Amino acid sequence: MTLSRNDAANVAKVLSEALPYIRRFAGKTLVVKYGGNAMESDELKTGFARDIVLMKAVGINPVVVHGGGPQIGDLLKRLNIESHFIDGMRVTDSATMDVVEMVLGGQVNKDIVNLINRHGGRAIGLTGKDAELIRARKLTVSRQTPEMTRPEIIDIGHVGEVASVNTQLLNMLVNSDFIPVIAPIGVGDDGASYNINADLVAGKVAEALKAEKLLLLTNISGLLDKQGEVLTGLTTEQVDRLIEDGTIYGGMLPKIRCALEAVNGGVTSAHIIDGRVPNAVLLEIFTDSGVGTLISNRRRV
Ligand SMILES: Nc1ncnc2c1ncn2[C@@H]1O[C@H](COP(=O)(O)OP(=O)(O)O)[C@@H](O)[C@H]1O
Ligand SMILES: CC(=O)N[C@@H](CCC(=O)OP(=O)(O)O)C(=O)O
Repeated sequence: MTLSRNDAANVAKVLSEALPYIRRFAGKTLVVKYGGNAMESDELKTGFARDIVLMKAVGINPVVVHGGGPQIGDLLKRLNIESHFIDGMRVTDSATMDVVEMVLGGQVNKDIVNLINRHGGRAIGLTGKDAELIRARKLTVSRQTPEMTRPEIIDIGHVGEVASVNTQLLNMLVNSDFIPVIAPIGVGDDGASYNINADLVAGKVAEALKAEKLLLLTNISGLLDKQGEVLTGLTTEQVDRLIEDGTIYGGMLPKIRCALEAVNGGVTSAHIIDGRVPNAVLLEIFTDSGVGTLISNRRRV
């Protein structure tokens, strides 16, 4: 690389402005959830990979958890398998589970690992089955309408929730300068595979590692109110009200729930940010205001 005097001056300026943030986060763990909707273009994926590599290079420890909902949807469509969602969770029968495992553990995981490595990082791809990284149990979903005397239990198939996270493995990798890239597949006591919403995995991994930040990259500018304005700094009670009145629905439900749980479980802050913005991760870390919706355990939540 040849650097002109101008380039060198710009690099020096940017680095000196970034220094206070680098010092603040050096040695800390940041869990970044990369949603399938934020992987739309090669440009976005490349920007993401560069951000992750840069973070590691300046001494911050990223742990990536990825989704891949749209990519699973594409293959299911090609195979003529229908799928639908309840409260943001894909109803997962055995055939769907096979596809989920192939797409997340194969295609999407290796794509991200490869990109990070091509940009100079040392990424290692894992599913929850590797060294039993994510132990899972079946997720039960219940629903109650005012007419019902008791809640009805809905069976959504091979969908799991996180029972435990193997932090020993993650700490070993992080301390050896690897960047773990985790596909949200869990393993049950009997060795069965579970499809887990990637937001839930990211939240639990962040909690287990006592991460400084949980960044949830999605395809929207943050949590929006009914008028489309970005909401930030919400209390648990305010979030409950927004769920009740239907402002928060679908894929935003697991996202906001896991963000709240993570901060209540010891993560300093969780951020729902727009993964369609190039270099969203660096923008979030290296600015005071940040981008998107902030949920913090300081005072309000
Ligand atoms: N109040 C809300 N604010 C913003 N997005 C919301 C809200 N309620 C529901 N959503 C939906 O949640 C989606 C984000 O969830 P999801 O599609 O699962 O993202 P990802 O694939 O990144 O996890 C948004 O694109 C939007 O359609
Ligand atoms: C149970 C459940 O819904 N699992 C998700 C796992 C992938 C995911 O969460 O991907 P995104 O983050 O891109 O939405 C699914 O099958 O789509």
